[in-house]
Amino acid sequence: MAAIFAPADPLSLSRRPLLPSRLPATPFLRHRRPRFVAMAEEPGEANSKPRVLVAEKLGRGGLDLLKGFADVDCAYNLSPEELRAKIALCDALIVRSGTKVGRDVFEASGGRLRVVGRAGVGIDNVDLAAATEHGCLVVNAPTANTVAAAEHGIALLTAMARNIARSDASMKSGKWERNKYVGVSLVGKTLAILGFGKVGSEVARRAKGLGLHVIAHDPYAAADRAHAVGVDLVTFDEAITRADFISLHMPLTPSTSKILNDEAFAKMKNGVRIINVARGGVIDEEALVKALDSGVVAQAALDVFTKEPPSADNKLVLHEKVTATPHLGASTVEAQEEVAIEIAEAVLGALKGELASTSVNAPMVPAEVLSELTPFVVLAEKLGRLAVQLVAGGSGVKSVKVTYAIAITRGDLDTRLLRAMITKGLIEPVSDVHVNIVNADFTAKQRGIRIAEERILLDGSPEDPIDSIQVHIANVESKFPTAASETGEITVEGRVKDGIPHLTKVGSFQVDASMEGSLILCRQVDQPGMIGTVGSILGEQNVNVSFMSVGRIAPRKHAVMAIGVDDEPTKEALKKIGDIPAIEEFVFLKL
Ligand SMILES: NC(=O)c1ccc[n+]([C@@H]2O[C@H](COP(=O)([O-])OP(=O)(O)OC[C@H]3O[C@@H](n4cnc5c(N)ncnc54)[C@H](O)[C@@H]3O)[C@@H](O)[C@H]2O)c1
Ligand SMILES: O=C(O)[C@H](O)COP(=O)(O)O
Repeated sequence: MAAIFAPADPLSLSRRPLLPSRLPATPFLRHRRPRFVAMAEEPGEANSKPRVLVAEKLGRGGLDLLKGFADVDCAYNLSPEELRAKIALCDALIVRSGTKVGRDVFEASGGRLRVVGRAGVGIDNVDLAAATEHGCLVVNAPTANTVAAAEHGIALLTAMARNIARSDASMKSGKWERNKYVGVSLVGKTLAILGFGKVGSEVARRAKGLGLHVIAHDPYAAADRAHAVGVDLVTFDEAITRADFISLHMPLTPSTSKILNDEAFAKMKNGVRIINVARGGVIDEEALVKALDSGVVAQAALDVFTKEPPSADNKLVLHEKVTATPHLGASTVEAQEEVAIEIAEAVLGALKGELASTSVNAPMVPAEVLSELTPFVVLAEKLGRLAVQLVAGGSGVKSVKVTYAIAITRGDLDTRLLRAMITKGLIEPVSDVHVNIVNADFTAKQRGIRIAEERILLDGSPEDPIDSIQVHIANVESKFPTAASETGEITVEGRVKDGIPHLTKVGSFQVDASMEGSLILCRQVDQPGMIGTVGSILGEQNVNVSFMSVGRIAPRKHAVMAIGVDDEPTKEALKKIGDIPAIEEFVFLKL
């Protein structure tokens, strides 16, 4: 029979069996946090196997692994109705990007579905919130197709430059058009890589071998990692204005959505060429059509589209200057074999109750533990989110220290959940990785971020287990130098007041700002009228100020003003604030 854990030490997830193999559906209330369910065999059920539905083609090695432990049902091209009908009989589901695993699927599973395996990186086709609400773990295979995607980027680059696809089509229609398909050379040209992560850096290595001069823009990549590959990190504007070729390798997030738009195309060299093997949404497709028509963009090579498959009359697919492939970046025999093995191992591990390092949703902590920690969990994530936004582009975050001031009576407090939330705050604004208590340490390690923790034990027995949390990021430059020490350490500190997270220190300045909405931090000469001047600029723009707080070192010297705003101020409003003579530094931060 099924047993539900209500563990005394609920954060020790690694010791807990996570998932059942063949269990009766566990009652699960929507909006309740999922709980961990242990498999306990009933007499007569000892040999029963979990059932895995493989809904898209998976490499043989992965299938063999699965079959050693589970009943495997390979059923491709299912309609949504067929998928819903089958899912109620399955413990695990494996898909690629072509199957939409929406809330309806989790609801139709009746609680039996325990793991969804995404055989690839992007999980945009899986409803993670619904998965979590239904207690279903989602795992992916984040590294196995990196090289394949990079190779496809290079294939598109070279094929586009030499008109391979169009000249092949022309020959197949019986023509011999040598003058029409004169290409362009690569050697000595500049390639700008936007997004210097796993795929971007592999593209850079290969492009250098082709004689291209490679520059990259990635606000969160470390300059020394780029230098090791012989690549200079530059600003976004420098990258797009200097480039002869631009290759996109960033995740699709709110800040990268349509990052190549009319404004960006207007800054590019006439005749630039674009390659996209990331996600269709990072390009404004209408703007690209216009740029191709006007000749600003000479050619584009696209593997991904905002809507997949694109409609039959998609202007980009039909454009004569576009080389298009149907999302083939990960589609090599080798990559699909490796992806299949990686995902099969992750799914089987989860079915056996092991901890999945590539989990992308959160197996949650029981409510009673969370209720005490919840305000600090929110504070921890916001401090991480705020600290990383203070880092100047190109610095790269490597070394983070977290200091907890804890009541001496709670000296044994388990801070792993808080560390995970700080990691989530540090990483999620700059990535499409979903960080949770299961994958936080793994994700930080994978990105070369070392997170050390220290405790300061305080006398007395206060009501709250934690007095304050400080996040220090070492060896970086800051966009807001006041936040950093002379040795290049950014420090932010927060406390929970009346259940609400507050920012209480930035660098050596004391502030008191509720961490809700967005925040403008200004360092200024401490003089009368500053609050009014900034307030009226924001008021003119109809930006509602939720609070203002000023901390200073001494009267009439320097002060740090924290201004909470409900809406994002326009660029003009921010520029006007920056232009106030007494303002020495300022930064806008989303919390
Ligand atoms: N076409 C395919 O079949 C295929 C295959 C694999 C991956 N992908 C896609 O390629 C992309 C990159 O994958 P990855 O595995 O290299 O991811 P990754 O997380 O290793 O790298 C992404 C990089 O983008 C950077 N970044 C974030 N915001 C940025 C911004 N505003 N400007 C510039 N850089 C920014 C991050 O700092 C990170 O270094 C993802 O969108 C992924 O879904 C597509
Ligand atoms: O996110 C990914 O891993 C790639 O876009 C590949 O998707 P696919 O598995 O559908 O080819």
